[in-house]
Amino acid sequence: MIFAENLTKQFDQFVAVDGVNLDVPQGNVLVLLGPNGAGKTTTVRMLTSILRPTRGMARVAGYDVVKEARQVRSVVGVLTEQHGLYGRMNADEYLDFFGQLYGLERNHSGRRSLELLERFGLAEDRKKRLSSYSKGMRQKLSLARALLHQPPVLLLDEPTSAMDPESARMVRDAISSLRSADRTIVLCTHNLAEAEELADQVAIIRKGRIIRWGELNELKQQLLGPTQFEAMLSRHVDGWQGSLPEGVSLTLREGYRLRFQIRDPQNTNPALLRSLLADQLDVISFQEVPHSLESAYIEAVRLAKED
Ligand SMILES: Nc1ncnc2c1ncn2[C@@H]1O[C@H](COP(=O)(O)OP(=O)(O)OP(=O)(O)O)[C@@H](O)[C@H]1O
Repeated sequence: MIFAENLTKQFDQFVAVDGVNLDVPQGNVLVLLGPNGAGKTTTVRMLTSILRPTRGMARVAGYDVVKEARQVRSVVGVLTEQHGLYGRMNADEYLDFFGQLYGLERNHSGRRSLELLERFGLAEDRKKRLSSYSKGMRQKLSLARALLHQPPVLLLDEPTSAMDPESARMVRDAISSLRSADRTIVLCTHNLAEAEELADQVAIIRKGRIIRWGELNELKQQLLGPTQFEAMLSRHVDGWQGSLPEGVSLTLREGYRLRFQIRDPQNTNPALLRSLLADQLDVISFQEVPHSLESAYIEAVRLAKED
């Protein structure tokens, strides 16, 4: 649904995006992560035909972002950092204006606008001038605008950055339900918990280049190694030296806890539990210790700096 090959943007001598390749299938959420100035917004702008690439190509829903810019704009909903809001308008007028721009039938556009304003908690304020809106309110209205024409592709640049926790939750829930409705979404965020909740794929971009890209759990494994499991036992394990099945290594022995790195948990965990029991260690609990995306991200950036 979103495809880019060698996508590059140069501003004078400075290469902001450097040979980016992307392939996001329909219904997937790709989260773009990266330090400030890494090239995320510039990438999104090229994908929405706002900026013309210096080199390379991209297609969105089958349309070329350079040669078919008009079609691209009709199939994407965009939320970028600088949303131009028209201060003298109110929310109704603003969405009506965009409804006309998208060629929506007036009644349909009105119903859809009200539905979106209600969804994002703006219905009560819809007659107020936009100049009186807070940053978060503006952001929610921009998101309503991006969703107005029910586009199959959404490109969202930091959609929850200015929002209070309740509004951010509302927006995340909206993104989740859009994903289940088969929308394809590219999301830039610095909020790693948000990325973890919403991403199917993650691309980490640094200095204009994608340094890592993959399905969320694969990427974590790649960067942090196999998943760890922790056993809580009924007695102290200091000094315990039991034998472990093949493919298991002990990574922590402390108090009542043992932690293991396990190459093939599916097949090895039953043998591991049997061997603990054989050593008279009664297991109170045994569970996976999830890798966090934050640790994976920090590791990816650390490795890239080392290179
Ligand atoms: N119009 C422009 N002219 C010159 N340089 C630009 C322009 N737009 C962006 N840049 C530069 O390109 C680089 C990438 O910027 P971009 O906004 O894409 O980063 P980003 O990853 O979105 O950062 P952030 O996380 O801070 O939003 C930055 O160094 C920025 O200064």
